[in-house]
Amino acid sequence: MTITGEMLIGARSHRGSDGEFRAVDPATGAELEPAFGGGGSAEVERACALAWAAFDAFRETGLEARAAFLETIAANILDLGDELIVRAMAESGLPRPRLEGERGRTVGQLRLFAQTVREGGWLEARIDPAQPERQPLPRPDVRQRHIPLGPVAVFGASNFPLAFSVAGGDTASALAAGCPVVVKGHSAHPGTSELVGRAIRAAVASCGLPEGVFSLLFGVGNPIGTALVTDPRIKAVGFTGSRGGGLALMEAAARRPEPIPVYAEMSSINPVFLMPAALAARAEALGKGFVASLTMGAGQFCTNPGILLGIDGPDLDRFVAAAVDALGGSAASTMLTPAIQAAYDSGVARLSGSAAVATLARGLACSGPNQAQAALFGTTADAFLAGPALQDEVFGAASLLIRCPDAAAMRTVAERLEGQLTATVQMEPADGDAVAALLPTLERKAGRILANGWPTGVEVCHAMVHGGPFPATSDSRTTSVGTLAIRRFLRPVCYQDIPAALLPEALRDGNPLGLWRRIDGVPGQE
Ligand SMILES: NC(=O)C1=CN([C@@H]2O[C@H](COP(=O)(O)OP(=O)(O)OC[C@H]3O[C@@H](n4cnc5c(N)ncnc54)[C@H](O)[C@@H]3O)[C@@H](O)[C@H]2O)C=CC1
Ligand SMILES: O=C(O)CCC(=O)C(=O)O
Repeated sequence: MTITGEMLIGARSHRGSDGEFRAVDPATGAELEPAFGGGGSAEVERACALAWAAFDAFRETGLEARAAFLETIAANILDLGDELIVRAMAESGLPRPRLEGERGRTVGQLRLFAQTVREGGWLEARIDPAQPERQPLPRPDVRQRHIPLGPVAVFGASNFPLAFSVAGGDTASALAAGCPVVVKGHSAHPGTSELVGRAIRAAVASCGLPEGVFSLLFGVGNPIGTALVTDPRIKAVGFTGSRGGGLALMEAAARRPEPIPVYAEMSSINPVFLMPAALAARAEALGKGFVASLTMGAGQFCTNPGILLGIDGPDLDRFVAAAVDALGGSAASTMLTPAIQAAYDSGVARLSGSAAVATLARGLACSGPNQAQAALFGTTADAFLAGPALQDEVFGAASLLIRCPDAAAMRTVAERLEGQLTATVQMEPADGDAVAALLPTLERKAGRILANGWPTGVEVCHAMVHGGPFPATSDSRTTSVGTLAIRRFLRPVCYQDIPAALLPEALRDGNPLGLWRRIDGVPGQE
């Protein structure tokens, strides 16, 4: 398929005229063809008008039709074949196996949402039948289902050109909910975005859906994103990126005459607690495992283990020796964009320039453009508690080890941490009591708590939470990965004494959709 550099606005391909940009191959620094035309307010206006026009029809598509639409997108993405992988490699510097895995995750995610849509539990149908004889007052007939919020603006993430981008989790969950989607593609991978956008657009057409169900916009700079978030027809936002970007979009959304929810996944340093018995039993293996997780994908994961906590002593020294050894031999790797590489270097310089921080190890030297050397730093619990800036995210393969004098200090540091996507404990059975004492803090701080694993690599499933308190996300009540993500784009509507013929199918007597529903609070398939 030819990459044209055009935006996809409903069924039309359109070349933007608000500036021009090209993708850059970070591995060589070379610009890639073709040039992309940036859009502006006229394109936002057109995409949002189409999305709004599509909304009422799309939100009432049958469950089977909507599920088939998601499955068609998945099939169309696979049909793009190797061209998609080759372009994504060139635009991101990420290796083939990683991108092939990411494509599998993207397609699997769409199929999982298709199953979820078919099953219909997300409608959360409830019926409290009328009780005309009730004393002292009769009870009306009260029924509830969930409906989609409206068109959703999705910002593609730079670090997952497939799974968190044009057809990623935000798009899949919004479409599953019945929301048209307008994507603002990330300018780091516009060709990948266009290919995937065309796969979605073809699915819209072949499934007979209104053209406004999907549009893809590009832009130079921030104005297009702000215009999208402030368009009155957009009713929610999905975002993965920087803390500054997420905060700016939250502010823009809150300033609207009608404020809307922004689901932003922003910044997390994912603490790992090295418990004493675990260190005693397997310090060397933990050191190696940690470095593998830290350096995967040049550390460009929001789940990257950016902070380690351990109790000072010889077992922690063994861990450090193994980690220093593994990290010292790790090759420098290409980062996604020159700007992300520069941000990493300045984060590393900030830590290495801090009097309270020691540089424990650096990876092998860089040998090409936009590469980064992994880094491990060390500090003490007291210094960490005294310097709040030490917990600012350094996006990339850098981590800070905090030496704590005892378990109480470890808990104090944990209490001081900001909100996180994940918290990991490395433990043996003998650490049980200490971990039990830590758990209430971890539950308050993080969206996902893991034992004896590493936080990178999120499972896409029903029970997953990829979320957490601020600044990990802007709304800790939900998740951006897994089927619960659909809830972000739904709201309940109650139908009181509405005539049977006017009720939505989900709430009709006889349960024509065969849903699990709560009748008078009791779940069943009546
Ligand atoms: N925690 C995480 O998951 C991630 C964090 N990052 C962080 O973000 C930094 C920059 O990377 P990017 O991926 O480019 O993220 P970014 O936040 O700069 O950009 C993401 C998207 O939001 C838009 N955007 C950003 N600020 C905006 C504003 N003020 N108004 C309107 N639109 C805005 C951009 O145009 C882009 O489409 C990285 O160095 C890293 O620190 C990046 C990717 C993932
Ligand atoms: O670790 C993962 O699989 C997901 C990471 C993620 O959500 C991100 O880096 O934005």
